[in-house]
Amino acid sequence: MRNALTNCRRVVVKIGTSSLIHESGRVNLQAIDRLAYALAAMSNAGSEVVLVTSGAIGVGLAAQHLTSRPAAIAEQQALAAIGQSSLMRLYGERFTDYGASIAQLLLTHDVFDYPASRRHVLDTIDALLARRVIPIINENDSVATDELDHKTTFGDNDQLSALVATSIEADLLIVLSDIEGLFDRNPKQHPNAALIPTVAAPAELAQARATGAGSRFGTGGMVTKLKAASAMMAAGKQMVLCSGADPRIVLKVVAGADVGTWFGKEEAQ
Ligand SMILES: Nc1ncnc2c1ncn2[C@@H]1O[C@H](COP(=O)(O)OP(=O)(O)O)[C@@H](O)[C@H]1O
Ligand SMILES: N[C@@H](CCC(=O)OP(=O)(O)O)C(=O)O
Repeated sequence: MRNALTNCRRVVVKIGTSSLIHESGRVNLQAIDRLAYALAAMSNAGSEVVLVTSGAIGVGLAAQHLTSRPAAIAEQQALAAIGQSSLMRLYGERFTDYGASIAQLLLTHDVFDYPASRRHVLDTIDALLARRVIPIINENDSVATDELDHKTTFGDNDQLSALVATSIEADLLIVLSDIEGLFDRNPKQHPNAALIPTVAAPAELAQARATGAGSRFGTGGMVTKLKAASAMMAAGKQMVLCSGADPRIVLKVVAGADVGTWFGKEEAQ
């Protein structure tokens, strides 16, 4: 039982592409439905909930019946623009089913570099949360140019989620991935890898031999998730990394259940 997780008031949940898109490339409607249910339930129970979602390019690929990312940046940006609106429509339908209101914010990292734009975004999020609206955030892929020096990926939402979480002083960041948590080695390459249930100090992060992307649609792999964990721990906050196979797991996380990997200063009890 992780008691420190049961008192979290402000929670950011990040879901990766691989949890939202089936291996076949089709949209995982059950995952979107269960995520909407869980976040609406948390909001109703009094938590302030923010969702950082990937999936715009994945949904765009599905909408255009493509099976792999085009190499051209403009093509990827076009797919993100196509997919983002479809993704929000899906979220809109499902969150409405559960009586929750949502809002969209598309951010770039530079928004946080300038005090005025940073303040405006943070004030907007505060105002939304005060209205019990769930902000849904993604990187603004169609205008993000600072991280497009590589050919196949955009900037990663793992670090964006940590930036948002630390900026709004969230108590907890939950990262939903295609893996059960942090292992001592990449389980996709090492079947005997062992799950690390607790990371209580940033120095322990070095134990895990984390590598980059492990799935067809994911981008950042474990490296960016550990950077997010470091940022949360440095801010004195908690992060849980767990499987997004059933996003209702977030309800277990905030109930203090021993699922995934918990990054936090206090010892589990
Ligand atoms: N030490 C490790 N522990 C767990 N997963 C690891 C580790 N090192 C590398 N990985 C890889 O990171 C992947 C998760 O990142 P990613 O594919 O970007 O997922 P997502 O789309 O959920 O963000 C895992 O599927 C796994 O293959
Ligand atoms: N902003 C991009 C996703 C970027 C990203 O970090 O993806 P992932 O590693 O699946 O969380 C999109 O919506 O397609």
